[in-house]
Amino acid sequence: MLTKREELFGGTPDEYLSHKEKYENSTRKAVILFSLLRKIQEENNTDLTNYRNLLSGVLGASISQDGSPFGLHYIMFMPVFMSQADEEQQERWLHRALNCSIIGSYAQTELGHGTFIRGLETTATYDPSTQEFVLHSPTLTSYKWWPGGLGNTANYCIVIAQLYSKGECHGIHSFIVQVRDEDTHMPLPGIKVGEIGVKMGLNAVNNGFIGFENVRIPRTNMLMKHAKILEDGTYVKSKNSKLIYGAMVFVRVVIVFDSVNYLAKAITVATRYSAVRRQSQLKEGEPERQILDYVTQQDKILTAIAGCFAMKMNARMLWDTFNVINDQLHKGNMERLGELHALACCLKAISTSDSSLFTARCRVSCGGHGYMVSSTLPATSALTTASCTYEGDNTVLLLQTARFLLKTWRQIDTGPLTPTVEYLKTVSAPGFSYKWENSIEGIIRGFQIVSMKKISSCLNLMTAKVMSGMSQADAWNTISIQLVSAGESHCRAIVISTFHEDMSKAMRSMSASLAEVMGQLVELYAVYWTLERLGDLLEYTSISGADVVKLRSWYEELLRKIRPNAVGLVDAFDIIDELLQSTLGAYDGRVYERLMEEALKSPLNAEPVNQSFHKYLKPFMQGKL
Ligand SMILES: CCCCC/C=C\C/C=C\C/C=C\C/C=C\C/C=C/C(=O)SCCNC(=O)CCNC(=O)[C@H](O)C(C)(C)COP(=O)(O)OP(=O)(O)OC[C@H]1O[C@@H](n2cnc3c(N)ncnc32)[C@H](O)[C@@H]1OP(=O)(O)O
Ligand SMILES: Cc1cc2nc3c(=O)[nH]c(=O)nc-3n(C[C@H](O)[C@H](O)[C@H](O)COP(=O)(O)OP(=O)(O)OC[C@H]3O[C@@H](n4cnc5c(N)ncnc54)[C@H](O)[C@@H]3O)c2cc1C
Repeated sequence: MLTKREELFGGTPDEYLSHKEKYENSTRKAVILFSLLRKIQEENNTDLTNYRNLLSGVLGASISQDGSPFGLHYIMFMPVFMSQADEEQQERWLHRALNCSIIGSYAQTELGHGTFIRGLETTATYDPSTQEFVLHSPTLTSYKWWPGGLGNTANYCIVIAQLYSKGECHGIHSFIVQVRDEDTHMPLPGIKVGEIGVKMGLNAVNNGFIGFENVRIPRTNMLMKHAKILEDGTYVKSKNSKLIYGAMVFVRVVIVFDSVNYLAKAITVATRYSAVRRQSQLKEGEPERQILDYVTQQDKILTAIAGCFAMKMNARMLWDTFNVINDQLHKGNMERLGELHALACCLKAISTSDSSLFTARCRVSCGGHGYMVSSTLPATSALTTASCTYEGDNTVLLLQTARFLLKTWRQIDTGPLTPTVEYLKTVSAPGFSYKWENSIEGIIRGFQIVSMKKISSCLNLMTAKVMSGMSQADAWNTISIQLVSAGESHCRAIVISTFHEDMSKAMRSMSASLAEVMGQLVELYAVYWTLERLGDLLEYTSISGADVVKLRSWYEELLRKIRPNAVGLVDAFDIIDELLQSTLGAYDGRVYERLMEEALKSPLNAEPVNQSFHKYLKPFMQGKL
């Protein structure tokens, strides 16, 4: 009788399973895990008030690097339902979703549209004679494409469609649609549903496609917390059209936490391996050195550790900001919605692009063994690059942040600014003077000034182009590279200042030795990004060549100081071997034994001579083919 642990982590490694077997195996594991999660929910009477703990349980439970076929059910189906369904609808469906007696997905993206959601083609046309919506996919490009779990797992999904009533289009709205029979799991009439095929990663998420051929759903399947359709087809608009976007903000907040988790895995593997791996002699005749002793290796890995801690603190800040503003939204106060959207956009973009960048560096820092699937680094790299796209392409999201920043800059003199942008007022105030200094505070100020000057420059450029006769849209597109850069600079200024401020607070309750190490991480993060963004700082601040020479020395000194604590820092993530799933990063450091153990699991090692020798090689080598 296998133990739960053996059931979950034993058997043929996923990499040797077919696409179909991988899905079936991940469903088997998901059922075991989510049954345990459901039991914990019931024992702790978990309800939706602490949804984040439930969600972190799900994310933690998605043991496979390839995700989980239930992921979307928790990450999007339920949050969207909670934010957009009215009380009656929540009463009807939410409990069933919470105890997984129905499994849902989230179908927004279509073959032809992902970013431009106002261009989605799926239609939901209201028929007052039957009080139903007719859901239809008018073209191939209108087929929903990507929804996680939709291929073979979900029996319900939230569909985003253009709402038509009385001949008028009211834009995109959300509908809950049953896609498969709850007993037979057969697709319901008029529904064409399937799986989209092998992807670069996340191949256990079971991403699917779905098309509707005049599928009828009751009027009450339109999620009506905000906008409504009355029985006679009258459309009652939402207090704020942007509230339909709310769930995407929530998921972007989740993704920032998630990017930290992915990066923590990658740096745990790379750091532990770099402590085990000995290669080359630093001095003739000496024993080969741990590769972590090479400063170039420290440059790759220690900056990733600092980045992980920095983003963790910013994820917490974003979550707290989200909850404060979400409470205000529930009370009808929309004042800070734009700020929250802009913050979620830029932090999602920067956290995922940093995580992708540093994970790729961790992969190459482990040499050939880092290219083995058994190291888990290739899968983690595939995961982090996906997060730069899903829940909003990073470029597009940074442009959203830039849109908010330009709007804020236009109104800079009309009154107080909201917390995440009030620095713009400080560094642009008359009489504000600043001279570059090589300190954390000096660096933060420098990044704030860069951000402010880029925003100001973008607005001046836009104005000049429009004055010269160019349309707003063309002017926007022409300077969009600079707009993205302004969004990134704004975010980097926030990340460094939040890391410094929140870590300084946390350090007050730490031992002196721990506080010293944490302080070194903050400095390393700030100095690293200063050296990475020297062009901006030279353009917009008084930083000098002499300052740069001193910064480089400061950087190298920090790497030297942090090196002895590198393994301890990643051990602090406390990622158990079963979740790390890495031959290079296992806690016992038996790298070579594990690499060989995993290799021997390859089906190609089951027999000494593979059948292809007799079928192909031998006749070929004997000139008979
Ligand atoms: C995969 C799970 C496996 C299980 C576990 C294993 C591992 C993974 C674990 C966790 C992973 C976590 C998450 C993964 C989750 C799911 C997978 C992916 C799901 C999806 O991708 S769902 C689809 C997401 N799609 C998008 O995000 C589309 C992006 N596009 C847009 O948001 C919009 O089109 C746009 C780019 C913002 C433009 O919209 P548009 O209306 O045209 O806007 P504008 O004209 O630019 O501005 C209008 C106005 O509206 C404001 N606005 C826009 N968006 C928002 C918003 N979201 N909130 C608030 N306000 C918004 C904008 O600011 C403008 O306001 P103004 O005042 O300036 O007018
Ligand atoms: C692993 C994974 C899981 C997913 N899961 C889901 C899911 O469960 N449900 C769901 O609905 N969707 C899901 N998606 C789809 C995802 O939301 C879209 O891929 C994403 O929104 C990007 O849209 P797109 O793919 O159409 O790319 P496009 O929008 O076509 O982008 C392609 C390029 O065009 C550029 N571009 C587009 N618009 C602009 C613009 N206005 N200005 C400047 N540049 C622009 C982009 O920057 C990008 O470089 C998933 C995607 C992935 C990869």
